[in-house]
Amino acid sequence: MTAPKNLYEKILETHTVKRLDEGTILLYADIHFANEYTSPQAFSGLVQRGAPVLSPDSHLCVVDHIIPTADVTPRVIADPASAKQASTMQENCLRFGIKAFYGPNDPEQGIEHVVMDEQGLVRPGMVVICGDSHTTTHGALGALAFGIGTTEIEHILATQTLVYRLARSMLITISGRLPAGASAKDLALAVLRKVSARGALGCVVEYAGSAVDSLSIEGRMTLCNLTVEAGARGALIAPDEKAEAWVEEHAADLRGEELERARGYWRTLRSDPGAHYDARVEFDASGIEPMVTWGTSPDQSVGISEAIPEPDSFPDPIAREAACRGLRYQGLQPGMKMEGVPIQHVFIGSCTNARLPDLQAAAALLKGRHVAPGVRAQVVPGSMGVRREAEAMGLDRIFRAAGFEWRKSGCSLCLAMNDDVLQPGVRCVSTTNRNFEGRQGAGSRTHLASPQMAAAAAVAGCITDWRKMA
Ligand SMILES: CC(C)[C@H](C(=O)O)[C@@H](O)C(=O)O
Ligand code: SF4
Repeated sequence: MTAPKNLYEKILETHTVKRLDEGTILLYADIHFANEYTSPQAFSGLVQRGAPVLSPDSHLCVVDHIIPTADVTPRVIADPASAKQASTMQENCLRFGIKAFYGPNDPEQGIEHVVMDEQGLVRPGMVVICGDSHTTTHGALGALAFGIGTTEIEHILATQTLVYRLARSMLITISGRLPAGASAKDLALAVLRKVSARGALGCVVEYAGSAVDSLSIEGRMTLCNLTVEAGARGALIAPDEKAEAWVEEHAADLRGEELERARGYWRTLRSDPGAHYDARVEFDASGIEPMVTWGTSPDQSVGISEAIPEPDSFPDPIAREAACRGLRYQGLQPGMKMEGVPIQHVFIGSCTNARLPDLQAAAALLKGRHVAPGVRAQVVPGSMGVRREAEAMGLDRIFRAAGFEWRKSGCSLCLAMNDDVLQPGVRCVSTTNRNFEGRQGAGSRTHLASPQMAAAAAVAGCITDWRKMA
């Protein structure tokens, strides 16, 4: 009898090339993808050493972080440093024989974490690597996916492996049913509030339970995307029929006998009864309402009907200090509600919440309504593929008629590395994952929420409970 294993251990087992010492292994990566921002030094490292890319077909490169998202064709990157990053990536792909390059004007361009799954490249049981922290997103399909640093990117390119420090395992069981009006984003923010921004440090988190089962794949992606904000080194959800169907729809090359074999394997990808975890957290989804962040860390959020907590209510002195600082930066007071706080900007976008169902949810609320005077509202689809699908459904017309800007794909205002930058003091409801000081521009104020909450705030001109408009 072999000991029961959890899903993380099962994936590690099939990808361990060699054990290096007690806590470190050489890990094989099935697929690696790169953005123009974190990969250049890794490629130059290879050039300097005269080393090739071992397996050029196992990499995908996409320009997303610095690209302008204005709705113009062709897209031209005016900023010389950014233009250089994009052209360098293209040159590196040509030099090293990487065929999968999605540049600024490629019809499949998009945010790397949206493009990867859309292209059918992520499959259950894979090890998926990228030089970007939100790679945890792909755990939604049952892949062990995580972000790495630049030197590690070089190692992956050269060897298709990684020196990997083993993580602790954490099981978060989310029971109950998510109430009507609460989305995967609200669930993710509520879990993050409970676990805290450092609560999953060094852990690969596996999600299980009825509330997770009932999420769509896109909803699971939102949840896994935000898991890194708890310090996690990975997020995992065991693949079920929904995940199978999703992968089959997107992975055009997987058909016939090969698909049958893959399915047989995917069905083994669940934790054995009695498997060990280093930590366990229980969570009930049934009390969750639409959430919004009040501070400058993604775990500082409240339900829309709740009051902002008193910093003194946090037992941990670091959390208390962070709360004071967050409130000061955001210009908010403890005890007040977020409902009614005036806003000047709304951003619907990012690898957290810019897939088709996110845009559909926002558009459903915006139909027949208009953005409030004084509010600038932008929607940036997660990929050009998502944009095309949304246009085929007429969503662009709804957004435009409501006074939203309908834009091209990229990270955009999620981190303000392109020309979308907020002015100091501008308050924004954003469907993204980070509300750090200055994240959307120096002195700007970010409040994380769901696409429905963002759309409702645009219409009301202030943070509001979208359920009242549904
Ligand atoms: C630029 C990149 C290194 C960064 C990340 O790793 O997540 C970015 O995508 C972000 O969301 O802050
Ligand atoms: S959309 Fe935002 S969170 Fe996602 S990869 Fe881009 S910058 Fe990072």
